[in-house]
Amino acid sequence: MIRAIVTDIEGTTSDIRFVHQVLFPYARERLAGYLRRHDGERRLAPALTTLRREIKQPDADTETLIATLFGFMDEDRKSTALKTIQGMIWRDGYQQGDFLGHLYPDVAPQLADWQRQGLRLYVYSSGSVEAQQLLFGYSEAGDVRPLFSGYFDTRVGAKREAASYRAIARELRLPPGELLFLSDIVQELDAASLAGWRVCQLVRDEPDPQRRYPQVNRFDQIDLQEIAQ
Ligand SMILES: CSCCC(=O)C(=O)COP(=O)(O)O
Ligand SMILES: [Mg+2]
Repeated sequence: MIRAIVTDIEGTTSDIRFVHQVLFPYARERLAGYLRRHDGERRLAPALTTLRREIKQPDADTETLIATLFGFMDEDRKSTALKTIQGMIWRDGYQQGDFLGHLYPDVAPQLADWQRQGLRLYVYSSGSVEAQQLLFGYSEAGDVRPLFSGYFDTRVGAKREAASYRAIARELRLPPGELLFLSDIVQELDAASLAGWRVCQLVRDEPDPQRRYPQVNRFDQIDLQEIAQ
């Protein structure tokens, strides 16, 4: 029996194009100015310390960090520091009404239905917890944060590592066989499956010919009883 569902964001609850054509460019255009303006401030300091640790350059100056972050954005590296800083910049965008968090129309109604059935719902994304809460707080379906019991980001580990799913299961105090992970990326599903989780692949555009796991186009096609068998 499935007791909790953990969902990815990009390509699963939300259109990849929203992330790559709206969120990423928004942060990219503002990143250098943001770092120069807020360098030395308490709210930015932990992310910059994390970044200096990630690149093993404890004395790197602001311009070096900016160049590093541009390199990370070019390669879409799921760096905890980059994700934290992007989240801080996106906060301005959401609060100023520059954009709303994209949600496929099937997502909020199905999550609400699962919540009514007593399932616990969580998010696991490479985007920082702050960025996740912003997307769901300022979503096209309104503030849907009450649907979720918690959020996980790369601080628990990378999404393609089985250890991350083991850590989440420990934190949720549930056996892995009672947890369902929803994602569009097979390597993430492989990792969750290796950790003993149930998994389901969202194929929002083209079906994945690999068909290693149950595939659906929309959340309302997910059959929890079938997946739990
Ligand atoms: C919180 S929305 C931004 C998502 C993001 O920054 C990203 O890199 C996408 O990662 P995901 O793990 O959701 O594929
Ligand atoms: Mg995804």
